Amino acid sequence: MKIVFAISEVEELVKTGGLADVGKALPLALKASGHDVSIVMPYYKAIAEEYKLAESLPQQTLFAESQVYHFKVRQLSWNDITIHFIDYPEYFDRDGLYSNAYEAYQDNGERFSFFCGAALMAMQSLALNPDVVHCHDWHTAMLPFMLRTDKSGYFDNTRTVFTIHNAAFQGVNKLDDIPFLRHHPSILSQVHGGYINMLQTGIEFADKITTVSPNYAQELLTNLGSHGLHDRLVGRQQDLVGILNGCDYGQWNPATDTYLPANFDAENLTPKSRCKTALQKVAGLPEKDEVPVLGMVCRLTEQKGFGYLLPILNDLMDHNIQLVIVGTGDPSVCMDLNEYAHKHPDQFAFINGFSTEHAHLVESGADFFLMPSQFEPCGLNQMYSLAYGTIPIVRAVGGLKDTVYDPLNYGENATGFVFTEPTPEALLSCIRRALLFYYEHPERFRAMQVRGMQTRFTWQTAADEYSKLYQTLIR
Ligand SMILES: Nc1ncnc2c1ncn2[C@@H]1O[C@H](COP(=O)(O)OP(=O)(O)O[C@H]2O[C@H](CO)[C@@H](O)[C@H](O)[C@H]2O)[C@@H](O)[C@H]1O
Repeated sequence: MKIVFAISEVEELVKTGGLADVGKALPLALKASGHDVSIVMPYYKAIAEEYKLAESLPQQTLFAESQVYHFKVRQLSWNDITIHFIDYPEYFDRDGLYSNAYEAYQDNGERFSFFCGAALMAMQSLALNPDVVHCHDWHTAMLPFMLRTDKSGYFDNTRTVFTIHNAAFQGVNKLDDIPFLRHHPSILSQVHGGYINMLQTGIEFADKITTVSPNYAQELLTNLGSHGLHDRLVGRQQDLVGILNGCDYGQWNPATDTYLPANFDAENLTPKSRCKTALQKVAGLPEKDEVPVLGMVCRLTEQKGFGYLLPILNDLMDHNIQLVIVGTGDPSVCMDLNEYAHKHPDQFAFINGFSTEHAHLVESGADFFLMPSQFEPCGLNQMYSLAYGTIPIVRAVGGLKDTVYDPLNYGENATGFVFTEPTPEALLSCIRRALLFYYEHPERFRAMQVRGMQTRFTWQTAADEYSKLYQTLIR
């Protein structure tokens, strides 16, 4: 099948979070399954600076109201996949993808509506003739609507799949702020009180809706877990499916990882302690092998559980542990973490930055990985942790529940520690349970590490499920 991905992030090119991991791994896995896969994405500044790409089409022009948008399409051959870039500097030649250092760009609704329209025009001009256009998150959520209402006939045999990676980001914008959409003959049906909710529009118009774990798909059908989209999603329940993300074991393999000072595998975990020393050194913590290290790598947002992690940091420091957090995001969380780091310099380090190298060091060097998320559509770092023999401590939500197994329910098949209530007390008691296990049952702890390292959540399995889903649409 001819599959075109419309997506905003692809690892190796641009990344702000887990969307990029999927933007790389899933197209490659689908390609490996024999599909003809290409990608359409914005030509962001970081990409333009890295690659000087030739234009693959004459200048393209879109009209909306009295506005004329002249844009270019550029092409990169990447890992045997062609990426088509929409080059419109006024919208994409900016330092951030969605925001400057402090706040979201005011014209994000316009930027990504234009992107969807331009992506469709490029597909047509390039004669890509897709069987399926696979869209991801709110940035590309207007595309199924534009495709369905397109009058050219070009897309009559094209179907759309819309994957929700994070339903908390919905792209809610005033129609008045989106000149690109104001003219659209069918747009009024999507306007409520003057606003458009792009994620809702994607849910309404895509032929199939997927999300990134079976459990999050269930949560999306509940009032509590749907981020207010409950009614819409229940209405499309028949077309909603949860497909678990995978782990890219080529990139996240402790036996070959070039970021590590020493490589290790499930047969020989001894070199992991050199990774621990390297992590402690980089974090500026005392290099003590006997002290358990907890690590965390994430966007600093409410989603990741800081609401109940911050209140227990002082209590945690009463234990003989070290904690390393790597992240960027909410300035107030940054301030709090900096404060704790100054207060507990021998136990707590906060590395405020986006660094793949540090992420790999934490995954390899820590004994435990913390992911106490408030909600978590799938989560990738818990899978990376499992692959590195770093025991995940997670909350039983979304994909975390699908991928980490606690001794209380799984006995000797357990791979991590899981708590349920979104409270400081529940998190603290789960961490204490994990620490007790580490100190009192070193052999069982080692067996748990090995079990995690042998667990497999592959992208090929995910790609097979997506293939089956695409098939149902083509038939
Ligand atoms: N400071 C930093 N330095 C280096 N690397 C950093 C970093 N902060 C984050 N990362 C990296 O970004 C990725 C984060 O992925 P996650 O899936 O955990 O979360 P995210 O919430 O961004 O993704 C959303 O989309 C994904 C993909 O579907 C879902 O798994 C998830 O639940 C959903 O919230 C990981 O590769 C991580 O290592």
